[in-house]
Amino acid sequence: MTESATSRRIVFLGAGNMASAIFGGMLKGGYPADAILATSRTQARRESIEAEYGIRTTADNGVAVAEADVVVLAVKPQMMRELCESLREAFQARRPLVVSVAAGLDAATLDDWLGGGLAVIRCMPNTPSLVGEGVSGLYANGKVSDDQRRLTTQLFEPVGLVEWVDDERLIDAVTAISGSGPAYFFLFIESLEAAGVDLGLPQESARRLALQTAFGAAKMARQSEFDPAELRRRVTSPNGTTERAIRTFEAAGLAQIVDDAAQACAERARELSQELSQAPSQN
Ligand SMILES: NC(=O)C1=CN([C@@H]2O[C@H](COP(=O)(O)OP(=O)(O)OC[C@H]3O[C@@H](n4cnc5c(N)ncnc54)[C@H](OP(=O)(O)O)[C@@H]3O)[C@@H](O)[C@H]2O)C=CC1
Ligand SMILES: O=C(O)[C@@H]1CCC=N1
Repeated sequence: MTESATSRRIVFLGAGNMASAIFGGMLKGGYPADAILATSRTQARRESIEAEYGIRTTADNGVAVAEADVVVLAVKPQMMRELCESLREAFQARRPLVVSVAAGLDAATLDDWLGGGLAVIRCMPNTPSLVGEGVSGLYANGKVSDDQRRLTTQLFEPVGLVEWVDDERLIDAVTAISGSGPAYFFLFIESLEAAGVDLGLPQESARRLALQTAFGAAKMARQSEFDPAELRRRVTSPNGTTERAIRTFEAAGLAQIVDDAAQACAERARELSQELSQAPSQN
């Protein structure tokens, strides 16, 4: 990371699963702990964050915004309106770069809740950011400068792949593939482990086999000059064992199931956007 990126003070409003995966990954990538501040309403959570990550924490969102160059909005989408509207003055006084990781909340709605006229980036990250293997899909509104885009790329690159989209609607597609995607792969690993147990393997052994196979296949697919379909064919001997398994997946309509799941996920993101932008203000 360049010196200009590491000198920026970055504040996370909300320090839950996603925020801690991002700042945990940033710290592993060399971002200085004293330049990161995270907020949480719960004292026990603040203490555990400080102990585990060595960053500063506070319960006071307004004080946090007042020192921020970049504010990452990382509370649940349903809590975002109340949070943003309560911090309008602080945002308008400081005018930091806003990066929202909330699913389904569009940049214009967030900007409106924050008082308007702000540089807002929507980011759809995923939790493997914690181990530096995340994906962050990013969209910038018209107020974001080229420098702010570069800075955001520099902030998120240490936690994984950074992919900018020019059409904000594509953030819902990013959500369906990589934002929620880790859960799909965890589900597959869980199912493979259970199948191993059914076939007589001890549970711990079945888990090790399933995990290492998922990791090995992903690593190989990423490094290989061949596409995943070719790598699959190279495992699948004619009239061999894999062919029977693949036929079973195909007969059950796996590709259609995956497509249906991704469509349902994107649809839920669009629904959230409608629900949350039309809900009456609580202030
Ligand atoms: N989990 C994931 O894989 C992904 C999540 N996201 C997005 O990330 C966002 C956060 O999700 P996730 O991390 O899973 O949720 P969590 O519930 O784990 O984290 C949200 C945190 O926000 C804190 N919080 C709530 N209200 C406030 C407040 N007023 N001030 C300060 N902190 C507050 C809560 O802590 P406390 O109660 O202590 O204040 C809580 O720990 C969501 O918008 C989600 O759409 C995006 C991509 C992937
Ligand atoms: O399930 C959710 O709503 C969040 C957004 C993407 C991943 N987790």
